[in-house]
This record gives sequence, C-alpha cells and structure tokens, in this order.
Amino acid sequence: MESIKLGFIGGGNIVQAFINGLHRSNQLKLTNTMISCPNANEKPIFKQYSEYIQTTTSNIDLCRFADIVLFAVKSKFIKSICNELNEHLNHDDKKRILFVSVIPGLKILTIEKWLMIKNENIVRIMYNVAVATENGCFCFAMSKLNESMKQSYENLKFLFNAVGQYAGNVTEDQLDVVTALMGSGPAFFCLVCEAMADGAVKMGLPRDLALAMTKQTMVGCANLLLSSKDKHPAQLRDEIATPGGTTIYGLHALETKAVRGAFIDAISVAAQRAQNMSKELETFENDNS
Ligand SMILES: NC(=O)C1=CN([C@@H]2O[C@H](COP(=O)(O)OP(=O)(O)OC[C@H]3O[C@@H](n4cnc5c(N)ncnc54)[C@H](OP(=O)(O)O)[C@@H]3O)[C@@H](O)[C@H]2O)C=CC1
Ligand SMILES: O=C(O)[C@@H]1CCC=N1
Repeated sequence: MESIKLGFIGGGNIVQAFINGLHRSNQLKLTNTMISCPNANEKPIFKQYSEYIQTTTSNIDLCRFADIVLFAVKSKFIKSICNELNEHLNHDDKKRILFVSVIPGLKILTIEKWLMIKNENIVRIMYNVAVATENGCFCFAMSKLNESMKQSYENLKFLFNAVGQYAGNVTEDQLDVVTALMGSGPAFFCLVCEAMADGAVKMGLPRDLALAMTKQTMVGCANLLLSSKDKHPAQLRDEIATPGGTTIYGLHALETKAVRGAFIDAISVAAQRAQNMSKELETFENDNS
C-alpha cells in the first residue's frame, strides 16, 4: 500500500495529539506526513518521529507535497494562509488536494471563497485531544465530494478511525455544537477532575492520591456508561446513591449550586461562540489582526 501523504498547516496541540495517537496505534508508519508551522523544525515531537514526519516552514511546500492538507491554526491566521496559497498555487495544484479543517466556525463556503476552490474538495472535521491515547471521537461535515477526492477521504477516515470513534457526519450547524461538546469537552471534564480532587484534598487526602483516584473514577464511570449503551447516566447515578447515604448528600450539594444548569450553559455558550466565530470569519478582512 502506498503511504498516505498527509500535511498539517499548524503543528500545535491538536496536531500533536493526533500524531501521538497515530504512533501509539502503529498507523503513523502508513503515512508520509509533513508539518508546516513557523517553529516546525524545532519541535521535539516531530524530530522523535522523523522516520515518518518531515517538517517545513513553508505552507506552499507542504501543499505541493500532500494529498490531504489539514488546517489546524487559530482562526485569525487562516485567511492570510489562504491568500498565501492562492498566490503560489495554481488551480490544478489545489484541485488535487483534499482540504480538511478542524478550525471552529470556519465554514466550507468561506474556505471555498478564500481558496477559490469548489466545496467538493473540502471536509470539515472535529475531534478532540483524546486521540492521543486512541480514545478520541471525530465527525465530519461536508458537501458531496468530487470522485477524485474519495480515496483521500477514505484514507483520512481510516487514520482517524485508528485513534478515535467515528461519530458520523453532521451538518455544519451541528458541528458548532459538536465543537462545544466533544472538542471542548475534555477541558470541562478536566475542571471537574480538578475540583473533585480539591474537595478530597480539603478533607485531608494527599493530592497525588486524590488526583489519581479522581482520574481512575472518571475512566471507570466512562467505561461503565460505554459498556451499556442503553443505560441512561441517571440510572447509573441512582444505582450509586444509596438512600440516606453519602452520594445523595453530595448530589444535593451539586443541585444547590446548579451544577447541571452550569454545564448546560457551558455547552450552549461554547456552541454560540463557534457560531459567532463563523460570523467573525465571514466578515474577516484584516490578515493576522
Ligand atoms: N486544542 C484542541 O483541543 C482543539 C483545537 N481545535 C482547533 O485547532 C486549531 C489549532 O489549535 P491548537 O493546536 O490547540 O493550537 P496551538 O496554538 O497549539 O497551535 C497552533 C499552530 O499554528 C501554527 N501557526 C501559526 N501561524 C501559522 C502559519 N501562518 N502557518 C502555519 N502554521 C501556523 C503555530 O505554529 P508555531 O507552533 O510554530 O508557533 C502552531 O503550531 C484551532 O483553530 C483550534 O480551535 C479544534 C479542536 C480541538
Ligand atoms: O477552544 C477552542 O476553540 C478549541 C475548539 C475545541 C477545543 N479547542
């Protein structure tokens, strides 16, 4: 099998998570990967996998090399990157590439306009940092792809399947919600993890023990919920809360602080932020401002 020519514009957290996951799942070797970003040549992780990964500071060289190009930069940089690509690449250069974006709020229509290409060469993806340990989750939003893009799309899906669960394809509007829930989600769980461990520390448990147990409890609970797909979380919660016992006291404390309301708000404001980012990008005129 020919290696998959994969390119990343941006080499930060979300790209590194994917690279680590691919390596862990033994699939990095199926790729011939190139990463482009200002400090690409200095990053130890890419040196570590230099057998499969080349680095460059030229987004143009990367596009000349790769069949799949994934945009993973902060949204404020993407317009100037598209301008740069337009300056140096002709229509045929761009036509052979499957452009993929993980940038929240960056609509297919906006990429089409900025890159002067058709939507049949563009896929939006959302995934999360848990791909680093092969426990990620991913989904796509896209229009009908050009026939010539199908192999690249299958290759992309194959690689992501190695590091996460495919959650299906969604509309671009739904992708804003997905970004909040699954893209940002690990950060919300981290906050819960930290706060629960702090509670245990407050009650006298050593911090390392408190954190280790909180993490393992999160994993254990997630596995239980995943192992019985039909089980609603409320059912498991009820099984844990013995009448008059410790859990119901804790749950009551959470209800008095409106924690459920706070989480509902967190997901909705994060999704609204993604929607607003779309509007900002659509009217974005100043490069890198
Ligand atoms: N972090 C996450 O969990 C998730 C992030 N995302 C999205 O992915 C994108 C990247 O996020 P993340 O990896 O966390 O961000 P980071 O800040 O960690 O990485 C951004 C990368 O962009 C590079 N960069 C900046 N300017 C350019 C340029 N002109 N050309 C090429 N590369 C450039 C930076 O280079 P250098 O390192 O050299 O400075 C850096 O490697 C964002 O849009 C984010 O919203 C989506 C889902 C989850
Ligand atoms: O915070 C952000 O905007 C990105 C998208 C999802 C996770 N991180």
